[in-house]
Amino acid sequence: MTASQQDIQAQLAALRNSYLLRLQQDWPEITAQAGQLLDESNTGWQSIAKTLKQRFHTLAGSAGTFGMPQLGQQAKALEMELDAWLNGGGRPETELKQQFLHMVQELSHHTSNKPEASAAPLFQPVDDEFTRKAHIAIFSKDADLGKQLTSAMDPFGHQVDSFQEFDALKAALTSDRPDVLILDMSGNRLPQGMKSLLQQLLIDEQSSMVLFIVGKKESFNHYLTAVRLGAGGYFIKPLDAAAIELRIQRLLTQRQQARFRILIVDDDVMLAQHYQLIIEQAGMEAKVVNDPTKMLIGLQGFQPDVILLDVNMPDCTGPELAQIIRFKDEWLGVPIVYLSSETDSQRQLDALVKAGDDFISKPITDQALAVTVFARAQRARQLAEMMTRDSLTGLLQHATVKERLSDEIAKAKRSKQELIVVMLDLDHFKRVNDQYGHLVGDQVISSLANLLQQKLRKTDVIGRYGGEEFLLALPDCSLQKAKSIIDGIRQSFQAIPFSGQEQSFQCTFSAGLARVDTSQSTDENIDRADQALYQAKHNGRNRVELA
Ligand SMILES: Nc1nc2c(ncn2[C@@H]2O[C@H](COP(=O)(O)OP(=O)(O)OP(=O)(O)O)[C@@H](O)[C@H]2O)c(=O)[nH]1
Repeated sequence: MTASQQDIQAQLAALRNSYLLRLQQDWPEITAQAGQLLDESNTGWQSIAKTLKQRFHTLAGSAGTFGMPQLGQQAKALEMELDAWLNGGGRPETELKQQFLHMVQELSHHTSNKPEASAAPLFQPVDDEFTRKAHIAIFSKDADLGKQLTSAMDPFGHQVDSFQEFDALKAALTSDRPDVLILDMSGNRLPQGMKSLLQQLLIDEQSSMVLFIVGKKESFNHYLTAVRLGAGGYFIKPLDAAAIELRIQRLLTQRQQARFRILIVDDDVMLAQHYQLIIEQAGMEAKVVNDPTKMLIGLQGFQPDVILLDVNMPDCTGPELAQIIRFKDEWLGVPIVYLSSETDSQRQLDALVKAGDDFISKPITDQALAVTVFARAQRARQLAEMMTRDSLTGLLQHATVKERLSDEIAKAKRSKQELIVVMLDLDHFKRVNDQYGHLVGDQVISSLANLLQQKLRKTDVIGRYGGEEFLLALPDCSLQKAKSIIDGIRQSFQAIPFSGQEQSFQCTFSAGLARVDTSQSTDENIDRADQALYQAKHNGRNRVELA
């Protein structure tokens, strides 16, 4: 358990203590109200019944979360009984007394504090030092395969260690875990001990190593064998280096993603704090809004991936809040999950029809809460990414990259920092398509996209502007510095070997750079970079020109 995990455990225990304390303080009042309710001479019993029903409702939704599921169930039964009573179904006094006694007994069991079991993080926290360069290990009896992979991955800056002997691989993996292990199973039996080594490596929580299998052919049985070994990718010979690189880039991008952000809207301060701790413990970021009328402010600054909404709150209900959220186009894609002790299925369905995507019934176990929220957030991120990203390269699409450039121009205007816009176009690309086919052409495009992502900063904007044309925005960068960066990428790119039908070939690009003039429009700035690109083509291609 890490220091921060221990800290969360301590906070959870403290919170549970406070909850118990509050319950013990409230207990005499609840008991007194129950006494008044059972007193037949009391004519104002209806309003007391309503108050108590609300109290039991809250207790039903929270006691389970704080480790007292029995108490929660008893409160739920009492809530339902009071509900029936209020709706004219007689006065089951003796039964109520009996149930109340059970509840008191149950509460006295919980005066000692048992720590909750800890949930392992579902999401590895972002490593600030993380780069887009991967460490790859390949195990193959075929030494040439290792060599091919090394030369294909070198331009991307990936380090490849090649192994032909199992013992050497085992020793290396024990001391230094790679990001990706490529296992060549084409025509080879797995060496003795490999299966258990893989199990050990892939189960390790601290390790994020991914296994790729190189198989003989593509078939369901081959895929199944790979999956059962724990593989995250399957390739056949001859290795398509561009496809492997793309897969590695996706993995690295996934790891570099910011943590999922969850907004919790619940008027119960302690319960909301408990959910927050559980979500943070699972490696996500959580923000609590206790006052539903302040939810819009919470949304603006936080940009959540998922909103967890309590259903019953004073001033405004969960479904009403959900409908307000849906007024704004920018929040249309954010999943809304209701969190409520509501067990009336018709009311749950009504809430979903109004707005919202799912219902979680309180009490929910900590692990189920973390996993449900995580799965929702993951899916929402994937969909949001797909909507703005080009499917071949994973880069921003034409309209989005232009929008992002406009944002950067506005930022540069405020900060008075230099901003460079780059237009980049593959040379003689029509010939590549004509000679090697469209699929190979696609591999060239995605390799260039990967290289750009890998060599540029996280703050740089990279988009696929047209078929074989890319638009970049490099903030806080001088024109000369930008020229040397793009020229470095140009040199790396021309060194990448692509496999054509029989021979391998190389490809180049030309680029035009312009320093952004913040008094000009986005289109005018792009035009100047485009004119420089035209100049680069005119001057012989495979070069970088400045506007
Ligand atoms: N494979 C593939 N080809 C594409 C894609 N988008 C555009 N192209 C091709 O890219 C080629 C671009 O050709 P041109 O604009 O004539 O330019 P070029 O041959 O690259 O020559 P220069 O730019 O003058 O160096 C066309 O043949 C398009 O079909 C794509 O997504 N995949």
